[in-house]
Amino acid sequence: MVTFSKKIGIDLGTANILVYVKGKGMVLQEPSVVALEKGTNKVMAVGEEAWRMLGRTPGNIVAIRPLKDGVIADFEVTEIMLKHFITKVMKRKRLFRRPIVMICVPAGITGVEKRAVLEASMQVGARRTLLIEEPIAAAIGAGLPIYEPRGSMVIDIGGGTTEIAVLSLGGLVVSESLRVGGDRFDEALIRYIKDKYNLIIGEKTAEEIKINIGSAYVEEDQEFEVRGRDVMTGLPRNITMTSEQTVEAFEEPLHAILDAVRRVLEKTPPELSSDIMDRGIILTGGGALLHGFDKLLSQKTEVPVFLADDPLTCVARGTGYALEEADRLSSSLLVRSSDANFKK
Ligand SMILES: Nc1ncnc2c1ncn2[C@@H]1O[C@H](COP(=O)(O)OP(=O)(O)OP(=O)(O)O)[C@@H](O)[C@H]1O
Repeated sequence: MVTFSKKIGIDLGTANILVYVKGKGMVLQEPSVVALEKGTNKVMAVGEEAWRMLGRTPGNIVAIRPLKDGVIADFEVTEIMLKHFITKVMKRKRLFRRPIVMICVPAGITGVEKRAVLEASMQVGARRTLLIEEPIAAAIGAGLPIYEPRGSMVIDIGGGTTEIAVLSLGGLVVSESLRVGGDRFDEALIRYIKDKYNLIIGEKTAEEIKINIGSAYVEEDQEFEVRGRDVMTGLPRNITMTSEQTVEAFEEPLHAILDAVRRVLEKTPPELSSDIMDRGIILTGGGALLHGFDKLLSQKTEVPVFLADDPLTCVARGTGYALEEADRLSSSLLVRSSDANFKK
């Protein structure tokens, strides 16, 4: 059936890109990676296929993650990636008109960074582009009643950023956006293993360790076999890592997040604090899946903490919902757009 639906919501993440089409739901979820041929910049692969090449490319191919710390680090490659995915979705869903696009961005991004996102979207053919702040999308996606006169608190831990926010009456009351996310945890593991074992591992191995045994708080110590390259001999070597060791390795990024959560709680008006004490803090984003993070946070803040359903898709689902409801949403929710009128 041919359809003319033309509103697309994008969670343009450091680690993953998720696309939502109005009326159809989530239609795409792929890693934010592009593989290019060196010299010619010919696109060899995008998304899942390019991700498989990370750290394994021959000399003539380079696999790039164009977003860093939640924002566009390589404008041209981001444009290539957006164009690839938007075209794929439009073709697959048989959408023929230039889409209206809503993109989710970190709450703390600068005007220059916002313009880069808006420009990339317009360059790839969007008719209009709207931006929504990540913690708002995360809270909507997690089903929090953000329009009510009650405090809701959400922490979204992505690949590049952590967004911490208290919302009430449809707006952000207090928020902090940290350039610390899952990538920092991977880097911390790489450093730890190099310092402790003289062993070099790649970012994919680090992520594998993190997902398997990485912990913020250990209830049951687990082991994981890690293969890397010996710094001295240059030869492959295996070591066994434990969950306890990952807690040690993660000390710095964990502290950065906990300190920011404390700052947000300290700045929260007392009425809203008491709502948060009653209803708890909701965790979203892939980084929130780190074993024991909810326990550690609850222990350190003395506030109940809950993991949202399907935390990896919360922001995209929230963006999708905001897209469906954009005509009715208060303009305060939508940061800035390339065109003030969001009409059909
Ligand atoms: N089970 C898991 N345990 C720990 N971390 C995980 C797990 N699964 C995914 N992650 C991490 O979650 C991060 C990706 O999360 P998500 O897709 O929410 O981020 P993003 O939207 O791409 O990033 P950002 O919002 O910062 O731009 C990656 O760092 C990934 O390693």
